[in-house]
Amino acid sequence: MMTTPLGIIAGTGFYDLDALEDPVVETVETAYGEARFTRGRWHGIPVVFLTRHGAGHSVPPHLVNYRANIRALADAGVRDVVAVNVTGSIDPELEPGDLLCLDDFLDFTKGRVSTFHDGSGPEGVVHVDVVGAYHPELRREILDAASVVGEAIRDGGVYACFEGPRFETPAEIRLARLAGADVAGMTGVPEVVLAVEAGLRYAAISLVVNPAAGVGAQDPITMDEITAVLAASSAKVLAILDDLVHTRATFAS
Ligand SMILES: CSC[C@H]1O[C@H](OP(=O)(O)O)[C@H](O)[C@@H]1O
Ligand code: HPA
Repeated sequence: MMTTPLGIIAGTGFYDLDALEDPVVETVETAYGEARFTRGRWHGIPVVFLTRHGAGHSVPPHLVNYRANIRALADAGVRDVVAVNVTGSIDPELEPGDLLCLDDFLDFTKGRVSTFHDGSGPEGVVHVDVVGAYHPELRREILDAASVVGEAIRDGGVYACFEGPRFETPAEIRLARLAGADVAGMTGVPEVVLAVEAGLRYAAISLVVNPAAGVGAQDPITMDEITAVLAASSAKVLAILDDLVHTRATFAS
């Protein structure tokens, strides 16, 4: 049985997938520029793993070539993408280490190229519907996998994407909260939008690594704090991915 590779996009704190068997790094040229990913097998099924900030986390969130990354995955035969985004919590009920399976987003970015559709293609002007951009069936797979491995994950969450690379002001976070955001990040958009435009099924796990600006204690957000939460909690995300892939492998065989 032919299985299309599962795409995994991860960012801060997730630079290697040790579980990948026979990993091969590929640098590919797309119509939008270069992208780099690692092909391998996980539980026997093909996986394409892409670190969105590039080798050694060298690309800041506002300069990630989101179009090249998504185009490269689509060109590599990927049809389903599970993304990981680390975030600051806006909902005061959330704590560092908490997980959410996102179901909507707010776009506070500026200055990013956010679409493949510039009107020059044969389809002319295109307006893509992004209701359900986080694919319901793929979300279900994440939630089921979390349940199997016993990791708590909130079913749903609104991701507010800011331009970065600076963290937000407390006022920006209050605005996002008023608009219904649960978590803040810098990379989820336009990644999810481009995935939809490219016809990919996309879902995202958000790992909270700090309270967003002005939420809770007024301490500055530090990389030390974020690194400590990642060290304590990234295994939860990997366990969910492992079960999701294992379940797919079981059904593929
Ligand atoms: C290290 S804090 C800011 C950084 O972390 C998030 O990364 P990612 O979305 O790639 O998981 C955030 O968006 C920023 O890029
Ligand atoms: O507080 C934050 N804001 C935006 N992006 C983030 N990524 C991790 N924490 C944060």
